[in-house]
Amino acid sequence: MHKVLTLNQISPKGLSRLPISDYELAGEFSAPDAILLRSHKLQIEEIAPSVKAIARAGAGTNNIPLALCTERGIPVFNSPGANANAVKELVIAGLALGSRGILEGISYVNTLGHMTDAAEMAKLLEKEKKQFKGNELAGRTLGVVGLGAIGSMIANAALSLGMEVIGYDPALSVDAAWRLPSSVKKMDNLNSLFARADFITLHLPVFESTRGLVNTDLLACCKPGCCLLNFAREEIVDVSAVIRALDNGSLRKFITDFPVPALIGRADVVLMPHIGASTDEAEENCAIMVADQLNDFLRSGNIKNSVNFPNLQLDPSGQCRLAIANHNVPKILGSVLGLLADADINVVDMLNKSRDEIAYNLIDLGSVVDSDLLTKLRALDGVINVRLIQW
Ligand SMILES: NC(=O)c1ccc[n+]([C@@H]2O[C@H](COP(=O)([O-])OP(=O)(O)OC[C@H]3O[C@@H](n4cnc5c(N)ncnc54)[C@H](O)[C@@H]3O)[C@@H](O)[C@H]2O)c1
Ligand SMILES: O=C(O)[C@H](O)COP(=O)(O)O
Repeated sequence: MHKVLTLNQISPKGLSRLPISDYELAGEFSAPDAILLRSHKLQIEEIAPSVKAIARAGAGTNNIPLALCTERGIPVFNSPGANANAVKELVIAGLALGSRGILEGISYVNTLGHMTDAAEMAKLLEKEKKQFKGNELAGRTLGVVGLGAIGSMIANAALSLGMEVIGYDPALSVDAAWRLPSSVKKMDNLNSLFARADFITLHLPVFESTRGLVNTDLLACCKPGCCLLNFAREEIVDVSAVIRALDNGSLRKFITDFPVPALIGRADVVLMPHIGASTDEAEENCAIMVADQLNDFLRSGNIKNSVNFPNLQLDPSGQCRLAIANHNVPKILGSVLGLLADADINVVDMLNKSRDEIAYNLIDLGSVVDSDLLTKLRALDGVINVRLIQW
C-alpha cells in the first residue's frame, strides 16, 4: 500500500487513477511514500525521509525545494502542457481587458443601481459610452516571452485574432519550435521585443536567472502605451519598476495573475487571484497526468516528465527490479553490478540514464534480492537510494 500525502485540492478524476486497492490518500501522514500537490509552498521539513517522489499537478515547480530533492534522490514530476489551454484562454481575456474599456464600463453600469427607468438608462449609457472606447487587437503586435506550451498556444491564438506576433525564448526546445507557426518573428533579445510590442505576455519559468527579469532597464525599452501581462510568476517582474513605469507612462496597463498589496486599487492594473489554471478541465488534465506518472514510478520505477531526473521507461521482466539513484560519477554502476554478480544474481534487463548530477538505473533481475544485499547496495559510495520493486 502506497501512502500519498495530498497538500492541495486535487481533482478527484486524477486521484481516482490511484486505486484504493493500492493507495491511501490523506492530507496528513507521518511517513508518506509520495507527495501530491499544486501551489503549496513545500517546506524542507515537510519532506519526510520516507518520501520517494513528489508530483506537482501543474507546470511551475518553484514551490518545491528542487535542489534538496535531487540531493536526496527524489524525482519531482510535473504535468507539462496540461493546463496550457486554460492559461491561453485567460490571457486572451487579459488582452481584451487591456485593449477595451470592459472593466471600466462594467463598473460604471454597476453605479446606476438607483435608476428605475430603462429608457432613461439606455439614453444615459449611449451618451456616456464614449468614455469606454478602446482599440482592436487586430493589427497590434504581441510580444511573447517564453514560447513553450503556453506561449506557443497564445502565439497561435493571437495570430488568428489578426495580431502580429514576435517572440523571445533563448532555450526553445525542438518540439516547441515545431509547434510555432513560421509567422512568429523570433527576437534576438528582450530589449528589442519590449521596444516593438504593444502587448507583452510572459510565459517563462522562474529560475534564479529569470527572477526580476522585467526590471527598470527593460521597462525603459517599452513602446509608450504598452500593456504588460504576467501570467507566469510574481518573481519574474520587479513590481516597483512596474509601478514607476505605469506612473511615468511607459506602461499603460499591467495585467497579472499575481497580485501584491502595492498594486491594489490602481485603475491601470488588473489583478486576478492566480486563476490561470483554475478550470475543471485543466485541473483534471494536470491531476490525471501526474497521478499516472506517480503510479508508474511507484509501481515500476519508470520516470516520465520529471524536472530533475532523467526520463526512462523499461518494460518489466525477471523476478524483481532495482531502482537506483546515484551520483552521476564513474564506477558506481560497476560496483552495483559487481555486488549482484558476487551474489550470483543474473541481470535480465537494465537501463541507465543521467541528468546533470543524477544518474538513475532500472535493473531487472532473474532472482530475488535479500535484505543483506540491499543493505550492501545502499552502502555503496555514491549510491543515493535503492528501491526493490517486486513483481
Ligand atoms: N498563472 C497560472 O496559473 C499558470 C499556469 C501554468 C503555468 N504558469 C507558469 O507559466 C510558466 C510557463 O508554463 P509552460 O507550461 O508554458 O512551460 P514550458 O516549460 O512549456 O515553457 C516555458 C518556456 O520558457 C522558456 N524560457 C526559459 N527561460 C527563458 C528566458 N529567460 N526567457 C524567455 N523564455 C525562457 C523555455 O525555453 C520554455 O520554452 C510555468 O513555469 C509557470 O510558472 C502559470
Ligand atoms: O504552474 C502552474 O501550473 C500554475 O501556476 C497553476 O497553479 P495551481 O495548480 O495552483 O492553480
